[in-house]
Amino acid sequence: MDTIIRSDGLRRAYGDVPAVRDVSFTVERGEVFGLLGPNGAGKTTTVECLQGLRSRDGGSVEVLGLDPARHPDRLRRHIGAQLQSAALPDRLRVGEAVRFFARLQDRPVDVDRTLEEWDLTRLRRRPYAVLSGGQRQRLFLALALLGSPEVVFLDELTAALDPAARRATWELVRGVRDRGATIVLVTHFMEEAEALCDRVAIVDDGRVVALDTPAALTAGSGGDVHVTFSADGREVAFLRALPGVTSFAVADGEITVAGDPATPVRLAAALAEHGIFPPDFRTHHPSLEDVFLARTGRSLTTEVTA
Ligand SMILES: Nc1ncnc2c1ncn2[C@@H]1O[C@H](COP(=O)(O)OP(=O)(O)OP(=O)(O)O)[C@@H](O)[C@H]1O
Repeated sequence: MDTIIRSDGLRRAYGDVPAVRDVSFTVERGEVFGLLGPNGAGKTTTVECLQGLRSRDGGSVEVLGLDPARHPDRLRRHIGAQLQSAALPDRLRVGEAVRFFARLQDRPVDVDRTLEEWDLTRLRRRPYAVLSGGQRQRLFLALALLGSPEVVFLDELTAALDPAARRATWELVRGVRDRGATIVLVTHFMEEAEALCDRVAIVDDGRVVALDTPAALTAGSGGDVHVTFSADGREVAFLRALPGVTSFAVADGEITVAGDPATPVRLAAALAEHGIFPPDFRTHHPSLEDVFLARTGRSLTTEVTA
């Protein structure tokens, strides 16, 4: 394992607001590592400390072997960060933006090739102000990756996008990972963390409350798998007795059965044996939202108020 980022007991307050109370994790080279949590949990402050954009009050941090607080300029040559949406002037054209940022890199950048790679060639004369949300994110990713950085920080990359543009941006992020970059992704969308991240730190109120692969987090949440389908409750009452089933409920002709991970398969087999084939048989597995709920008693969409 090649640990590329290490945060140990990171602390940072704004006046008497303790934004980051105790954040510890490591990121291995080549990983997509997620910081998932509700608004105000301290995610942005954490990645700003990692990038050397903010000082810290306590704890130790190392990125690519450097302390970001002591060597922010050296570090910046090796990391890429996505711009915030208000960071570019409205009239700046796409081609000009790429040329301008290319000049700031230590190594020469082939601007035409960059535009081509990110499907921006046909947009090169468009002013920033008229780009769609998805086109802006493409430009931001292109700019963040200009110097082929080893580590890329992406903070709420898809927050302003509709679901289709969000999914398209996920593909771009996978492309970035496939080029070998290590990615730290800040998000409050659990689907995004599940879709993209190799490991996720769930952050709440300035602390890491859980850290693992999305699969291990959801498997360990202790949450039941739920199965729903339409049927006559009396005809399928025999399902209550199946091993692993923890609850059975009927409401408006819809059956909901909860149980262990084997429940959907056991249920399907038992129904088929009785000649019952519900066309709307659906399963719902525990998600990172359920993990967050189990750890904090709150939903991911609740804002943390300090
Ligand atoms: N510059 C600042 N001055 C004062 N308080 C701040 C500042 N930046 C952040 N905070 C506060 O610190 C806490 C953590 O904010 P932070 O932006 O790090 O959280 P976050 O998890 O990234 O949330 P969001 O997704 O809303 O940005 C919040 O209570 C926020 O209001």
